Amino acid sequence: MAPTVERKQIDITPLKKANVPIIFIVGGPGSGKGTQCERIVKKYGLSHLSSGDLLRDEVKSGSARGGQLTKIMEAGELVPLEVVLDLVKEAMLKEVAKGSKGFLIDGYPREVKQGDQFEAEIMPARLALYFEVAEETLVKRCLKRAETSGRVDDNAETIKKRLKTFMQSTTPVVDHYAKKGKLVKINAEGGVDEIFGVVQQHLDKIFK
Ligand SMILES: Nc1ncnc2c1ncn2[C@@H]1O[C@H](COP(=O)(O)OP(=O)(O)OP(=O)(O)O)[C@@H](O)[C@H]1O
Ligand SMILES: Nc1nc2c(ncn2[C@@H]2O[C@H](COP(=O)(O)O)[C@@H](O)[C@H]2O)c(=O)[nH]1
Ligand SMILES: [Mg+2]
Repeated sequence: MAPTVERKQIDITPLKKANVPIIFIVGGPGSGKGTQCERIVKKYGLSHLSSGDLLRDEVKSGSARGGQLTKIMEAGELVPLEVVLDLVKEAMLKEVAKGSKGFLIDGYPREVKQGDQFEAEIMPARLALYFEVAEETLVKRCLKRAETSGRVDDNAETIKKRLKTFMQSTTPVVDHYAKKGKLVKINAEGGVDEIFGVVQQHLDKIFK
C-alpha cells in the first residue's frame, strides 16, 4: 500500500499565465531521455525537469519523505504520483520565474492517470516524445551507465524491475497520447546525433 501523502497547496497561476509549451519525454529506463534532453536544452533553451532527478534531489536532502522514496526507487517501483506532481509543479514555478520558454518533463508521466492529473491541474502537454528502444538495448545501456552513475537503481536486479514497471504502467501512456494525437514515436536504437536529428524535425515546428 503506497504511503499516504499530504498534498501541498501550490498556487500555479504564474505557470498558467506563462502558458509556454510543455513536452512529456517518455521512454524506458536507459532509452536516452536525459541524453536527448541535454541536446534539446542546448538548441532550444527549454527548461529540462527530470522527475527522477527531482526525486533523487529529495532523497539527497535527507528528508523523511526522501527516505521513503529511496526504498520505492530501489525496488524499481513508482512513487506516489502526488509526490512527483508537487515536486514538478514547484520546479516549473521556479523556472517560469526565470522566464522559461517551455518545458521538457523528462520521464513523465509514468502512468496514464498521472498524465491526466498533470493536465487537469496544470495544463495540457503539447506533445509526448516517446523514445522507443528494445529491452535488451535498455539493459545494456543501463548496465554500462552503472559503471559511473552511482544510481541506486542502476543494477541488474532493479533494472529488471524498472523494465517490468515500464511495460506494465508506462506503455499504456504511449497509446493514451497516440489516441490524443499528441504522440511522436522516435526509434532511439541508433546513435545520439541521428536520433537528435529526428527530434529536431518535430521540435522545429513548435519552437521557431
Ligand atoms: N543513442 C544512444 N546510443 C547509445 N547509448 C546511449 C544513447 N543514448 C543514451 N545512451 C547512454 O545510455 C545511458 C542511458 O541514457 P540516459 O541516461 O539518457 O537514459 P534515460 O532514458 O534518461 O534513463 P533513466 O530513465 O534511467 O534516467 C547513458 O549512459 C547514455 O550515455
Ligand atoms: N510515480 C512516478 N515515479 C517516478 C517518476 N519519475 C521517476 N520516478 C521514480 O524515480 C525512478 C528513477 O526515474 P528515472 O526517470 O531517473 O529513471 C523511477 O524508477 C521511479 O521509481 C514519475 O513521474 N512518477
Ligand atoms: Mg534519465
